[in-house]
Formats: sequence, structure tokens, C-alpha cells
Amino acid sequence: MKKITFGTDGWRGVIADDFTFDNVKIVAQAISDYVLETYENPKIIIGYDYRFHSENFAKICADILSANAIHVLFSNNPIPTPAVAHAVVKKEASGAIMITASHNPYYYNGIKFIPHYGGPANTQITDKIIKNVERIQKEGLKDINPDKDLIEYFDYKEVYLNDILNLIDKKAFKGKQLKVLVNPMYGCGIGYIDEALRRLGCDVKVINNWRDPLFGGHLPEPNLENMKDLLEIIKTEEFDLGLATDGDADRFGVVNPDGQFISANEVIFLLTDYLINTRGKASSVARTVATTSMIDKIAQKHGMRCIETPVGFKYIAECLMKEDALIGGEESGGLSIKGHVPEKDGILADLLVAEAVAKLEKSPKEILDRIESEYGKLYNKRIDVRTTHSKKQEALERVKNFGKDSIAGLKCLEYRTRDGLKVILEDESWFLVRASGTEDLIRIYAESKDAKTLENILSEVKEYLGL
Ligand SMILES: O=P(O)(O)OC[C@H]1O[C@H](O)[C@H](O)[C@@H](O)[C@@H]1O
Repeated sequence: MKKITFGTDGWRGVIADDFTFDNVKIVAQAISDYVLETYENPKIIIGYDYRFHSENFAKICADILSANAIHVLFSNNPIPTPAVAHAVVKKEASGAIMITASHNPYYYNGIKFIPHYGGPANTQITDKIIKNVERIQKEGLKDINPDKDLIEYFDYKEVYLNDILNLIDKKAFKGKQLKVLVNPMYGCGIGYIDEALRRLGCDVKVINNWRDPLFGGHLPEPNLENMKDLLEIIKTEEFDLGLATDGDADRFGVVNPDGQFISANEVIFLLTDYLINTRGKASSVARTVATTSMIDKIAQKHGMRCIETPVGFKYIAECLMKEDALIGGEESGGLSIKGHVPEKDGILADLLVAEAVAKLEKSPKEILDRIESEYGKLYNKRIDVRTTHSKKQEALERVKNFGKDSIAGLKCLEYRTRDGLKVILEDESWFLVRASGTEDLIRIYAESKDAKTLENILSEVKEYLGL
């Protein structure tokens, strides 16, 4: 059977294969042990998404925690991951368990642990939880006696919506009546993103806003491939904007009124520029190693530092907490900002884009064109290579021993190894090769000022790796 591990973001498993009630009990006991070792009189929030059986996996966790004399706050309804993180901080809880497999296929489920600071658990914490898992697997799980009196129920939607709307410039929406097409992708954004936009005076049309544990036959991941319906509908009526969130609403998705998908890289640099101009500077911004260097250029122009982290929002979270970062974002579709919890929030990101569109009275594409005319255009792309285990190991070995001093005719200037291998090339180009921490594949990323050079870099790297 597959080992229980906490990857880039929590433990994920296939329902009824490794994600079973028995294994959820083991992980819940491991989290209970960690929480009891770490906090005095612990209080833990439990949230869950719309996936198959999520509420029942959540109930099992509540039983285990209460049997360990831990006070549980159990959400009455499915709830977005960022709202759970927000509740942890607001209610001064010791942490939260969120039952979700985020944007993974429908047959997955998972557990995210969010500690007291309201962001993804860092590796030190998940290592301790995994040690507990291994011990419990050896010793066997003891009989449990749930204490229902320790389980309190709560509804958090209003508190979260109010607080999130306080981060938005409501005046920017006055008299604009933005027409927005919203796609929560059958996930936790249902009733959150649309409701927030209505309160801002927008005219909202929503699609895919009921529980479908099969996610309409797509991945609940807001990208080009999975949002064909939104991309079509948006062209048929006069919308100002299309917005989406993923399965647990921690990732964002933005579409231009003409049906053009706006990539996560573009959204992050659009908001970096917009926030600096409207909220003022801070000492830094943060991005992962895989995210566009456009962020660096914008930060540099304003005398701000751009911090590069490994992939995983847990690293961005540290910059938001310790480095006074104005915004932290990652290419996979996550961001948060100063003044909010250090957890990626697709709802907040979407609302900020709507604010920019309302305030500047421009479409996202027009805003991007303006920024690119100032800083220059950068083309970027990610290739996900699914391959056999042995080919993957061979490729990673080749990455470790990378000996080339040029790629696609560009000199290699710097080799960075904090997460896979990132090679900085001449002329603002770079590439990155790393193993995914959430799926069994190798990701190759590249960026360049020139579209043709970008393709050349990618194909040369692929060839070098033997993939
Ligand atoms: O590239 P991977 O290791 O698969 O990670 C991709 C993404 O997975 C999850 O969504 C994490 O929350 C993100 O922080 C991460 O960027």
C-alpha cells in the first residue's frame, strides 16, 4: 500500500485505496498527538470540501480529536480552505484539519493541516506528524471513545466574507455594475465568490454551482482545459470579466471578456503592479522559483526586494509572515497579500482582479498590455512530463549532474538548486526542472523574452533529460 506522506501541500490519496476511513483515523490520531504535544488546551477547527464522503471523513477526525480531549469546532457546511485558515487566526485556534484534495481528480481526497498561524503547515510540523503516523501504524490504533460534548458546530461564511470585503476597495466598484461570469467549478467557492461580488454591486452569473463529486467530468482546476464552458459562455454575452476558483477555492482563475485565459503568472504580476500603485510599497514581494521574473522587474523598479522560494505556498507563507511581503504568489495559481492570512486565497485574488478592472476601467488584458509596454514581454510555459519511475529517476540524476554551459545558444549564467535545478540564462531567459511534490511527474518550466527561444529552450532541456 502507498505510504502516507505530506507532500507539497498535505496528504492526498485515492479514495478507498489509500484514502480510507482507517487511514484517516491514523492521520487524525497523529495530528491529535502533535497538537497535544504542542499546544496547551488545544482547540482545532475542522472543515471539508464538496468531495465524495468529505463530511464523513471530517466527522471521523472530530471523533478522534474529541476522544483525545481536544476541543473541536466543526464547520456546519463545506467551506473554502482560505476561510478555514482565516477562522484559525480569528478564533485563536491551535490549528485546523481541512478535508480536501484541492484540484486533484474526483477519486482523490486529502487532509491539509493548518497550524495556529493560518497557513500551510511547514515541513518541520508535517515531519513530526508523519513520525506519529509511523509509530501509530506500528503500535496499532487504540479504541476510541468520542466525546460529543467537545464538538461545537459553527458557521463562518459571514465573518469571512465581511473580513475579505474589508481588504477590497469598495469605492472602486461604485456606479460600475461590473458584469461577471463566475465558475466555482462545483467546489467550495460556491456561494462565496458570487455573494462577495454581489455585495460589491456586480451583476453576477454563476455556472457549475452545485455539488457534483465528479466535477462535471473535469479536474476542478481553473485552467484552459477545464474551463471550456466558461470560455464559451463569456463570449456570448457582454461580460466584463470571468472568474473561477478550484475545488477548495484556494486557487484563482481569471478570464478576459473575449474568452482569453489569463495565466496565473499574469494575474500575479498584474496584482503586484496594481497593489504597489494602490496600497503602497512594502519591503518585499515573494514568488516561487517557478514563477515569472516579471515580478522581479516590477519590484526592482519600486526599490523592493523579490524573494525566491521553493515551490509550495508554505514557503511563500513564511515571507508573508516574516518578511513584510506585499504579495506572495505562485505559478500554480495561488496568492495572498499583506494583511490577510498566509494561505493562498482564490476568492481574495479574484476579488482583487475585479477591483482592478473596476477601478482602472480596463479589461485584464488591457491592464497587462500596459504593464508589458513598460517592462517588456516575457513568454513562459510549463511542461508536465508523466513518465515511468525509472525514466524519472534517470532524468533527475541527469539534472543533478547537469554539465552544460549553454542551452538554445544562450550561456548558462547561474545554477540554483533549492528546488530541482533552475538555470539562469543570458538575456533574461531561464529554465527549471523539478519533480512534482503532488503528482508523479517531472515539471519543466522556462521563460524568455522571445517565444521561439522559449520553445528551443524547452525542447533542448527535454532532449537532454531523455524525456
Ligand atoms: O509542483 P507541485 O509540487 O506538484 O506543487 C504544485 C502546487 O501544489 C499545491 O497546490 C500546493 O498548495 C502549491 O503550493 C503548489 O504550488
